[in-house]
Amino acid sequence: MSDSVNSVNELPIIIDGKPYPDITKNPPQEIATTAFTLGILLGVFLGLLPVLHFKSFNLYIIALSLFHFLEYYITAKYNPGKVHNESFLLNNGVGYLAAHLAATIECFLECLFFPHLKSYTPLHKALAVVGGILVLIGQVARTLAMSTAAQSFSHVLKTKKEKDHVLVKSGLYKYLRHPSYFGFFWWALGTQLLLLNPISFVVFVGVLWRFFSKRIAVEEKYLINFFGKEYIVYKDSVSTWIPFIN
Ligand SMILES: C[S@@+](CC[C@H](N)C(=O)[O-])C[C@H]1O[C@@H](n2cnc3c(N)ncnc32)[C@H](O)[C@@H]1O
Repeated sequence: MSDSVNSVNELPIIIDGKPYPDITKNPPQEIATTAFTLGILLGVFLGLLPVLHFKSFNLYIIALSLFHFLEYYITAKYNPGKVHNESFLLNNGVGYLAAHLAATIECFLECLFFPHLKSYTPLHKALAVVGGILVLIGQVARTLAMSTAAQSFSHVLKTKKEKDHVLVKSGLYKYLRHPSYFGFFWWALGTQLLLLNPISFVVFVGVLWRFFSKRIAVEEKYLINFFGKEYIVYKDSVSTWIPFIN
């Protein structure tokens, strides 16, 4: 996962007082190709749902395609001044890519050599359903957070306060201190429950928890810097709902 920080202010393009996407950072042919590829992937795995036995894998690819499409779409809609071709978050660091690759390999190896791990017994069915629900909850939380925070949201952590950066305490931020991280955390764990991947599930718990506990600590240092007492009061009154991150 990307934990890059950005101290350079990105100046949005303003026309008639409204921010617009910078076309040099959003080459239309690249955006169209990426969106088309994600759509094809989603469509193929949706179409194969009735055919394949282990439907969890189809649902996983559908969730993954939708997640990356929405990262760009929501940024473009609610935060147009900051949208760029990396907003799909497909280049989300080597760790992110490796984690999903390892999860896919685990899923295939278990399907081939340990098919009992992938058979839909009542217990496995219940785990897969819980996983699917977590994926849904996580995606909704992430999407709502990005749309509520709008121009205050950025995929890269800001180390310098921008003019239009306001402290967001409304919407989901009223109940969750870091709703997009909450969403990402539970979405990612949900994918591994859905896939009935015991090894990747445990690895994801450790890696995600470590990542977000570090990320939140650093992010909050800057937020206290930007918003002072107002952020301290907010931090003390709203939880993250990510276990053991307070
Ligand atoms: C990837 S966004 C994540 C936002 C938030 N941590 C969340 O999970 O919804 C990271 C940027 O959001 C900003 N940020 C985080 N919480 C914020 C808040 N409550 N209000 C305004 N900006 C916030 C940080 O300064 C950082 O540059």
